[in-house]
Amino acid sequence: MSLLPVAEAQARLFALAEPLSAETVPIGEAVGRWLAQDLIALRDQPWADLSAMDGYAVRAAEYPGPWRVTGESTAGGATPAPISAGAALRIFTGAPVPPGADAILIQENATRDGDLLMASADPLPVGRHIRARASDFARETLLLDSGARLGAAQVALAVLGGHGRVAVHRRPRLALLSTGNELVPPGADTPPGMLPSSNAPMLAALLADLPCDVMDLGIVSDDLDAMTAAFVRATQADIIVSTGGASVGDHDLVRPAFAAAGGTLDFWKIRMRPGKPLMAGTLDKSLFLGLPGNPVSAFVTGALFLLPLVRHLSGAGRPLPFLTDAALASPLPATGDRDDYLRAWRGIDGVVSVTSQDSAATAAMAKADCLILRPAQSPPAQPGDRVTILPL
Ligand SMILES: Nc1nc2c(c(=O)[nH]1)N[C@H]1C(S)=C(S)[C@@H](COP(=O)(O)OP(=O)(O)OC[C@H]3O[C@@H](n4cnc5c(N)ncnc54)[C@H](O)[C@@H]3O)O[C@H]1N2
Ligand code: MOO
Repeated sequence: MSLLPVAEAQARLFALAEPLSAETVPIGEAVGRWLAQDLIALRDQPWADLSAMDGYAVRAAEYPGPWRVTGESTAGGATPAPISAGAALRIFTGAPVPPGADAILIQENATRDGDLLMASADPLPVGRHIRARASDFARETLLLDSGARLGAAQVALAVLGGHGRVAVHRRPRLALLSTGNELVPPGADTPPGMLPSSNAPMLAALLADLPCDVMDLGIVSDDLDAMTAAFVRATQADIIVSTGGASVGDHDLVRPAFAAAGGTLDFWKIRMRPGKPLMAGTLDKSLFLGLPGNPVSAFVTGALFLLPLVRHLSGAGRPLPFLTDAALASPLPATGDRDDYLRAWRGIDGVVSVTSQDSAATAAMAKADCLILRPAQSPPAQPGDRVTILPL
């Protein structure tokens, strides 16, 4: 099997399954999820011409007064009657502007003596401090596209648009399997030959910002029957993720165990460093991602494949990682026959690759806040050269 380019592998992964079904939930439960339908405004915002300030509603042409104050308009109060020539209305922020008035004189610029009102500063243009009806958005406007993510700003927009419930895609369920005879749970004793299993907690942490439910199915030994049984158990999830056992060694049993459980592999081996042994396929109704065991390889393939897959199943309009560019602060060597995903950090002078790019170098990885993407066969790069980065 030749090595698959990353973009092609991502496209094939997405092609393995449609986004999950939609459900209509209270807006609070939709936070961080992706809309399954376009969201249309059910109301005008603002609902009327409203005052943006505390002061007086007047006719600008009558500046600087005097006016006679004939009543008041408050937010949530009765709709005010039209004002006549020479009249002003006491008004508060968010209150409807009476018909006939076309500007708000803020109270700091007014002097008042009983019902008598005078302007004491600056001219008053028409429309001053008035938020016109529907100037934010009008009823029937498209507020958010299907596939948009509901962050804090989008929640505000949806609620003001009149929506208490919204249609979003179901939260994906994930099952994590950590394969390897050498693994013990986090915090357990590590006699010679054993090491703490960090991949599942690391992946759970990587997924923590996404709306999904993660089940850690624990450590599975390098035994065909045990691993096959673990895959069958994991089919309760929408996405099965294994780490380790993905390469070509005699104890790398993920592929045979996946096949024995009834799985169909779609691809294996990607043209990337780290992460080459990544594989993906389907098992019953579940999608399967087999990540390499090396912690750095699992981290990078998690960022490039697992997170995008969760976003894809969740209905994200743009499931792939956000890429940008930055200047290099230190030189980089030429790349080889795979695309490099270098762990790096952003300093004041530009981006710097961490000291070790080894697939097992977790201390160096923990200093990174971005990945530098360098295509296969790139020449050496110099300080000042611009490179593509993926912020972490
Ligand atoms: N002859 C070849 N050998 C290897 C190749 C190859 O092409 N030909 N590829 C190498 C590459 S690239 C990678 S990446 C690794 C991936 O190997 P596996 O996915 O089979 O992973 P393991 O062998 O099971 O483990 C690798 C390494 O990671 C440690 N590990 C595993 N799981 C965990 C965990 N949950 N937490 C922490 N550390 C973990 C494991 O102990 C090993 O040290 O294969 C190369 N070999
Ligand atoms: O591709 Mo492996 O992931 O280099 O270490």
